[in-house]
Amino acid sequence: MTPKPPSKPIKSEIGVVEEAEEDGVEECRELEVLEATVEEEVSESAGPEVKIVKKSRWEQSRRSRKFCGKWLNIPEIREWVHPIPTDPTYVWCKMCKSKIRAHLNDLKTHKSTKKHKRNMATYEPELPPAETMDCGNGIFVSFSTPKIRQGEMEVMGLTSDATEPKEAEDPESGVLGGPNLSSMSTLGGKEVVNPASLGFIGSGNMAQALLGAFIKKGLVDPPHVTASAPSVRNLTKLCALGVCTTHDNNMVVMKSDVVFLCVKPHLLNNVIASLDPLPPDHNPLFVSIVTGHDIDSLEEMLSTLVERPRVIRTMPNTPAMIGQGCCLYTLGTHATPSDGSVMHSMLSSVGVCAEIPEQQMDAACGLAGSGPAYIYAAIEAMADGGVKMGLPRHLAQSLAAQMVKGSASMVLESGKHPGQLKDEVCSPSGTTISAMHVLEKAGFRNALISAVEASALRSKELGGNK
Ligand SMILES: NC(=O)C1=CN([C@@H]2O[C@H](COP(=O)(O)OP(=O)(O)OC[C@H]3O[C@@H](n4cnc5c(N)ncnc54)[C@H](O)[C@@H]3O)[C@@H](O)[C@H]2O)C=CC1
Ligand SMILES: O=C(O)[C@@H]1CCC=N1
Repeated sequence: MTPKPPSKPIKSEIGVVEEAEEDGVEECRELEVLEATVEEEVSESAGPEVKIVKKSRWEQSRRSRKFCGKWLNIPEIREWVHPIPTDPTYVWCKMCKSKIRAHLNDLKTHKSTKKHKRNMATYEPELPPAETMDCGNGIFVSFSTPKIRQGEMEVMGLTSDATEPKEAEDPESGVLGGPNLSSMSTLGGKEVVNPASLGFIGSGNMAQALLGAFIKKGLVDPPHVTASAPSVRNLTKLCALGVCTTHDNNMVVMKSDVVFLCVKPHLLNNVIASLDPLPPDHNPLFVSIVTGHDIDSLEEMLSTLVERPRVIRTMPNTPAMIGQGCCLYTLGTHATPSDGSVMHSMLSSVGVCAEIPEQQMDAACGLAGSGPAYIYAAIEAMADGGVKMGLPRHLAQSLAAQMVKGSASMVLESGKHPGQLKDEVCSPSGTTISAMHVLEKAGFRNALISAVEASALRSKELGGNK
């Protein structure tokens, strides 16, 4: 149905519906369709009674609105909005430290308030002070000195979203004030509100990549994250980000609304078996990044802790750390649609993400999960080729990496088939076709197909689903 601008008296009751200027923003389209429907029905009916019915339908619809992950694709919104995993009917404004109803119109109204504009203009990420403190019970709360922390964060490519004290309610924007969103904590000597608490069991490469990206994107404040590992090797890196670290996996589960399982596949059974059953009022969402283990086995293992465990199985990759990841996920039997939308918005904040059927998870591992390693090896080898033919090492490596990045962008942005793009590089009797012949003779394409296949088969094997 073609959207129409509101023109009847009902307009003032339902507010202004904005154009669907951003592609793929379902919320906008839903608003427009609903708007058009309301208008049509009102024009067919005359009396005030009908109007009240329409208004009540509208109100119901408004009440049922939830945060939509696609909003994070809207440049003017994603800079300051982050989702509240525990309550998708609201979002959090990082700039104003305020909770806002998860309605696209409210977000747009909020964005144009003076207060928000002022906060946007003056917003500066800030680092927490102090030093690492052993709190006993195996818990370390990390407050590195700003200097060390800054250095560590640069190494990890991160910045902090540490925040200022909350301001009072903003009457202009319909923003709800008050610290009742979730929990309060102190960061840099100031009170901050966090929307959710995250836990990581296992603190290695992939946990650091995901957590680093979540912090960088402002999806979570470091003091509301608890991460565990048996040794301090990785924990010290997370400590430097302001995350609480511990050797006690039960502590992670008890402190978190969302628990990421990030251990190697062969350790998962024992790790879950050693967790304590949860109290009746605690039912966190478990997100497994562990290769191979399927939803059935995850649910079976976790049902020793909680009845009907809420589980999501994911396959991320390490470029997530710089917001360039590919993350696939599949929902477990007891995961709710709201768990799915929270997961989608979290993962889409670290790159592209998609929900896939579970049967495709091993293939996703073979291609997207393991794939970065194939490409790093290719970059290294091509740089070696450049060095062999006379280029300095640093230049050869930069050229190889940029060439891969540029070629990938051509595939994604030109809409052309990669075979056509390849043909456009190969001049008759030229240099490239000579090189392509060498690659064909060496079985280049066959090797890549077999690599994806081998990884996918190994993923099946690791999960015991031969
Ligand atoms: N590295 C990658 O690119 C990807 C990894 N994955 C999966 O993510 C999981 C983790 O992989 P990585 O981070 O690469 O491994 P990693 O070896 O870097 O990290 C594993 C972490 O688990 C910790 N750990 C070991 N035993 C533990 C225990 N009993 N309790 C708590 N923590 C324990 C280790 O100390 C370490 O911090 C694996 O299942 C892997 O298959 C999935 C996609 C991509
Ligand atoms: O090598 C592995 O087992 C993991 C899974 C995907 C990437 N790394």
